[in-house]
Amino acid sequence: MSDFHAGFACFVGRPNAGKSTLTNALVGTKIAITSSKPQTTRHTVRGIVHRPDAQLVLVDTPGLHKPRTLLGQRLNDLVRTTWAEVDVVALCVPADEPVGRGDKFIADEIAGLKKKNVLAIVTKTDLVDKKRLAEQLLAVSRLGEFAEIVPVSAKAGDQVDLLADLLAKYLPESPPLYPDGELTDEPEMVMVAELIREAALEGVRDELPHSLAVVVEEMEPREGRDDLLDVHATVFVERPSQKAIVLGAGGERIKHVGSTSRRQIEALLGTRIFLDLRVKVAKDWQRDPRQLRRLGF
Ligand SMILES: Nc1nc2c(ncn2[C@@H]2O[C@H](COP(=O)(O)OP(=O)(O)OP(=O)(O)O)[C@@H](O)[C@H]2O)c(=O)[nH]1
Repeated sequence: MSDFHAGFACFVGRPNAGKSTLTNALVGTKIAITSSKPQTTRHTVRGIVHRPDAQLVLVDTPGLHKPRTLLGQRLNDLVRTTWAEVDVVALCVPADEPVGRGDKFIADEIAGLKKKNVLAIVTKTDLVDKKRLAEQLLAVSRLGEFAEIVPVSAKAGDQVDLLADLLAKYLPESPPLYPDGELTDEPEMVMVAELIREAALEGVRDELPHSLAVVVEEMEPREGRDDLLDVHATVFVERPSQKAIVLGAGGERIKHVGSTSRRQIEALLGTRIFLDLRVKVAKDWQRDPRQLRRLGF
């Protein structure tokens, strides 16, 4: 696995730059989590590109706006934090519209983060001729320092594979971050598991660094009700001492994890859910291939 790369990338750019279309083109139809989903996690996963050599997790942020309120300021901070944390930021600029102040504003914000892995993507290349594209590439190159500038057309499928190669190149060496295989056909189960894992790690991250995995065993509408979904999930830890941490005194922590993640899952799925959460010790699951497979790794 040592040559495997995995990490997060974020497409940024003014509205209509073609970010969603590009995300879908990269991900394929397999696991595109649609844009109608609300912002539920700190990093809203929009899609995951699974390749033999890499796993690229595309995350989403709201746009940056001139902050008029404290909340607006906080939101902007959150956006910047996400940009700072992801492995690659890619600024998208459409080929068919002049580079403008909106692009410059975002480019300057990114420059302020002093990141190495910043790419520029000129989107919608099918809409312009070669000469116009060349001019646009030049104009974009003047927006800032970019590791690569890539022209693509998500509609025509032009250079999308090349872009995937380049993005993968800028990810750190790492095992896959999300389960591959059948589970990718059920993005919602993966996301639900991720929300629970996030909630379970809240406040105890240092005590349970990598020892926590969450598996959603079942997600089914309650019989006779179309407004309620039963979700059965298990939090796996490696040792009984960790189980005690996750449960908390008198089960207080796990109750809190349940209610926090339930709210987020309901926002994600747009339906009420009943969350049945169990904690199990799967001894040394990280070193046991059978357990790993069961846990989706
Ligand atoms: N011709 C052409 N049109 C494209 C291409 N990519 C996106 N579009 C169109 O451009 C418009 C905006 O695309 P989106 O992918 O929604 O853009 P976005 O950046 O996600 O927009 P926001 O969600 O508003 O930030 C849509 O009408 C797309 O169909 C492309 O490669 N070629």
